[in-house]
Amino acid sequence: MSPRIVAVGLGDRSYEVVIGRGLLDEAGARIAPFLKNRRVAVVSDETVWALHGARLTASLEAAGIACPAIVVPPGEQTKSFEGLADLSDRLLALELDRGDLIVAFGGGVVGDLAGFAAAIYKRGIDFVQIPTTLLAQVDSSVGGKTAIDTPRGKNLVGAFHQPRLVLADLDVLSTLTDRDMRAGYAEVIKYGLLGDFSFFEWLEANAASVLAREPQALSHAVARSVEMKSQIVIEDEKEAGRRALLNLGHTFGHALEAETGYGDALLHGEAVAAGSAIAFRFSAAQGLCSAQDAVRAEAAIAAAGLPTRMDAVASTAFSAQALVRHMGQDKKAQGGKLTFILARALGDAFVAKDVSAQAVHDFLVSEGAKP
Ligand SMILES: NC(=O)c1ccc[n+]([C@@H]2O[C@H](COP(=O)([O-])OP(=O)(O)OC[C@H]3O[C@@H](n4cnc5c(N)ncnc54)[C@H](O)[C@@H]3O)[C@@H](O)[C@H]2O)c1
Ligand SMILES: O=C(O)C(=O)C[C@@H](O)[C@H](O)[C@H](O)COP(=O)(O)O
Ligand SMILES: [Zn+2]
Repeated sequence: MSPRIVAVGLGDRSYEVVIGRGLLDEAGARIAPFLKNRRVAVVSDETVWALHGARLTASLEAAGIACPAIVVPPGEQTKSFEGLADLSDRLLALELDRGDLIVAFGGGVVGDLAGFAAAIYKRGIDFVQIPTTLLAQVDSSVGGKTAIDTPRGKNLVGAFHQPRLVLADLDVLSTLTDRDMRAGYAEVIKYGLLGDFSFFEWLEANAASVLAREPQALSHAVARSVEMKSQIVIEDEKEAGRRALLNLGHTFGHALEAETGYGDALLHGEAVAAGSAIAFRFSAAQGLCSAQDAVRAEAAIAAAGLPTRMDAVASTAFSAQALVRHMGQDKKAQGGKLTFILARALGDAFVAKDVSAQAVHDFLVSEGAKP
């Protein structure tokens, strides 16, 4: 299977997303053209580094590239001010200059954190994404959103900083846990739900093959997701409008993540899964889409073993008031008005501004939250 290449055309910030097998072994040769110095700093997490670090190091060294590694603890808690301070200090200790480049080698946590560090290190140096989770391959490595979480909300401190290259090696997904595969799948199904009904139908029929990492199915799911994201990012890089569609399920999902404390209890993809189902049910409750479409969206998400309701992500009821308060901190909110991504149909989402906080609150109570 030869690699598939998706171009992200953004003028002088354009880059390619290369999707294929065995790409880790080609990383040195593929990254070399982007280097001013023959040196990169690789940022990874302990799990990824133990499993795949040796292969990446061998590939970089074979291309004559020095590659000191900075290995951080795995998990969402690392995407924090503390994690950023620690990483920045370790980058400075390596005395990297603006001719060097950072390689983010891991899932979305490493990509968001290392990407943000690259955006601010000496006011910005280049970085390359080598995403190692399904979620990172289909979503977080593409589009240039980088950030850390704060206790007040998800991704509230960050920057847009596009990578120079993305290398998505499908083979590295063989070591990913089934739970993390499912979490990544939530962002895959999001693309079908937000803008491609035929992709949604394909996923209904092929979810098991994708989750089982069957090469053809996986390759199609990753490539179609990246194509859709790339197209949206090209049209609206800084989320002035249409890019917000990629936030389907996130206004609800991020609030659930904030309330559960960004831990292992609720992964980002799981929150997006529940958030997407809630967004469809809310759309149906508002008379925007049919009840059948909401049921079908929920069934497709549940069929992948993902949560679709709040009571599936925490044993005690969430507070609707606390959730709505988090939504007020969402980056799409302006002038005290909430913005949601709602749906007219499967594959037809839209940006709904000015949604009534009271309507959201009452809907969440109808879904089992405490007032
Ligand atoms: N920037 C964006 O556009 C964007 C998009 C979507 C999500 N995100 C962010 O991404 C983060 C979630 O990313 P994630 O789901 O990749 O989580 P993650 O980075 O925490 O990775 C999940 C787990 O898988 C492990 N892992 C990674 N690759 C592995 C491999 N090949 N084999 C075995 N284990 C492996 C990690 O060590 C970790 O324990 C969230 O912080 C979310 O906000 C950002
Ligand atoms: O790239 C985007 O744009 C997205 O919204 C992708 C999301 O999957 C991702 O989780 C993103 O980080 C959420 O954006 P945020 O601006 O709400 O933090
Ligand atoms: Zn997301």
